[in-house]
Amino acid sequence: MSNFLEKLNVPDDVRKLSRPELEQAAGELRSFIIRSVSKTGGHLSSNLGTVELTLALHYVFNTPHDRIIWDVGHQSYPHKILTGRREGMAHLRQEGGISGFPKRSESEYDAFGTAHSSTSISAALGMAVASRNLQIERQHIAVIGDGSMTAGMAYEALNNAGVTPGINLLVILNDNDMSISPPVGALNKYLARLLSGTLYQEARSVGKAVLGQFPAPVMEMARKVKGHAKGILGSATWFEEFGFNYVGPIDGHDLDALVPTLQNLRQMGGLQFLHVVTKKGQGYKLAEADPILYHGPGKFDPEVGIQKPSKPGKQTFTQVFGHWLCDMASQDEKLVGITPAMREGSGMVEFEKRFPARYFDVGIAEQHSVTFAAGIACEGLKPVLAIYSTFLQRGYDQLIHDVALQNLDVTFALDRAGLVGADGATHAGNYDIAFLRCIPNMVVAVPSDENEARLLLNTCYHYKGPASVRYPRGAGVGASVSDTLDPVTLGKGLVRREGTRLAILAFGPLLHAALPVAEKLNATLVDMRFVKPIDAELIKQLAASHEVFVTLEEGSVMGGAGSAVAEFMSAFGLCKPILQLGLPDRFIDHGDQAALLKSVGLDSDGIEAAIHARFKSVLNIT
Ligand SMILES: Cc1ncc(C[n+]2csc(CCOP(=O)(O)OP(=O)(O)O)c2C)c(N)n1
Ligand SMILES: CC(=O)[C@@H](O)[C@H](O)COP(=O)(O)O
Ligand SMILES: [Mg+2]
Repeated sequence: MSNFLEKLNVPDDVRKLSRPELEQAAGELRSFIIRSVSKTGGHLSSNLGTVELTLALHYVFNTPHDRIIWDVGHQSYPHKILTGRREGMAHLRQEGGISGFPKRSESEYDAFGTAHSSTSISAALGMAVASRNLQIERQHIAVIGDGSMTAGMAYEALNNAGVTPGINLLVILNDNDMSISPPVGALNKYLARLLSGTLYQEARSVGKAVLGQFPAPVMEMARKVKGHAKGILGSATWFEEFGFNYVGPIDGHDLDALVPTLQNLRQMGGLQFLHVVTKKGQGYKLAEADPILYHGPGKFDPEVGIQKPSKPGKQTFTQVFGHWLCDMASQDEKLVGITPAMREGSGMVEFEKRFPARYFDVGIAEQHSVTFAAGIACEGLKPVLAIYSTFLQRGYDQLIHDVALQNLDVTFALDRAGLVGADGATHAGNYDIAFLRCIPNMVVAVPSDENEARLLLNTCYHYKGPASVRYPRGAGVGASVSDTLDPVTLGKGLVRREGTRLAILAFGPLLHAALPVAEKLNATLVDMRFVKPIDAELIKQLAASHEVFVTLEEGSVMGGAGSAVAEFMSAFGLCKPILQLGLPDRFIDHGDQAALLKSVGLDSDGIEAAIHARFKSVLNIT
């Protein structure tokens, strides 16, 4: 790293830079990010796109007094580096290291914790209202991407803001014409029209002339000239109809456009909407050429870029799902596949290629995706909604009210169930068992390996009603996957090992961590396969022949699968001691997936230790 970037430890240092130095800082910041992310892994393309914008924001605004909220926050690395965390980047997303997202507990410059998209305008509006009521003079800035702008929540916030008097709220739309995948929807077409051809050129030059040359006090005049520009451009933009003053589009990599524009917007205050155009991956040719590949890479050599592994690794659960989806779609033409903006992450690239008319990327719109699936199911097609466990949280009411209450035939493929590792607490899928199993009509299936995932997908797909299959990020034990499309018996578990006295009921892949423990303790080990319907007969039989029970799941203990077993036993008067093992009642930060599981006692040693601690005297084990 050059000495220059080392001098920029806090935004006050940035504010002292001359304009040429600001340019130099941008170059060095970008190189630093490429080198740093190549060593740790993390989000790359989006961060390369926000280098100049971040510098300009900290240069113009008085942070941390003024509030900047980074929507999603996967583009906040330049902000982290300029706010005292340059060295922390060496341990980005690692246990004990800094988070990959803004976090209030990490820095006073992180005004709001983000990671799930499209919250920034609501949060900034809330802060702006608080500042107004507390009579604090402050600026509130929401930086939101074009992908994140596809979520309903962003419009709920604009709608509210548009009639909120006396506040300073600047919304910056960072338009790079990309989500993780190519952007979708009518909004994208609208933004493309705003930017197209002469329209963009005219707007840029008029914007620059107006906003760059006039001193702040002449802003009223600027508004008039801009009004004239609107006349040239045709009708007012959509954002103006919401009550915002729309400025732009401007080039988000041009500090000469950004700095004066932001300075003027700061002077003007009120409801401002700035449209900046950036390039995802800017300044790193490989990422510019393939921003999807470089959206969230692991470690790589920046000189050669991401390389395909020389030999294929184990198949991930996501890949198992992707193959299953194509196979089932070939057999059943009623199948349609839906993703809320996670085509790559959910393993649907091949499905889109082969079945384009049956593939729906609805944008970052989880709530809509659930009700959209409900509507499709009403008409007799068979929707499969592939969604990360953590993002289904957004669609909970839709799941209850629109799908389950009407007992509609929707299959939910829940990826990233359990701890996800580097993304941390915001993305962990720890709650789905608890929040799904309490919904009437719902099936909750928990495959223990890759082949089980296929079998349970078959089963849930054939079930006439709402059904979910949850599987974790990454690979399982490497079980070979059959090509069957046949279901297994709903609500029936599999006894994997017969033992005595102690019965271990495993819900999901932790079954494999329990195997050596069961061997050692001569315990019965069951792959329960389903949390709901639970295998009542099997539990009754085991209760008759065993003294104590252990339940095991990679989900919150509170309300989880173990609770389902305890409730069942209680309802049937089966009084057996139960040790419920799962995720504790606290948020678990980022780190290595396996290490995190170990840290909460969900590896073989931890499971054995917990059994000893609880049942040593009962079982007389040493
Ligand atoms: C509620 C929610 N759904 C999905 C995601 C996954 N996700 C993270 S970034 C992203 C794309 C965001 O696009 P945009 O806001 O344009 O930012 P860019 O990646 O282009 O910088 C998606 C879908 C998320 N973080 N939150
Ligand atoms: C920021 C965000 O929400 C996504 O980019 C997410 O980090 C992807 O996670 P996976 O790597 O598990 O697909
Ligand atoms: Mg984008």
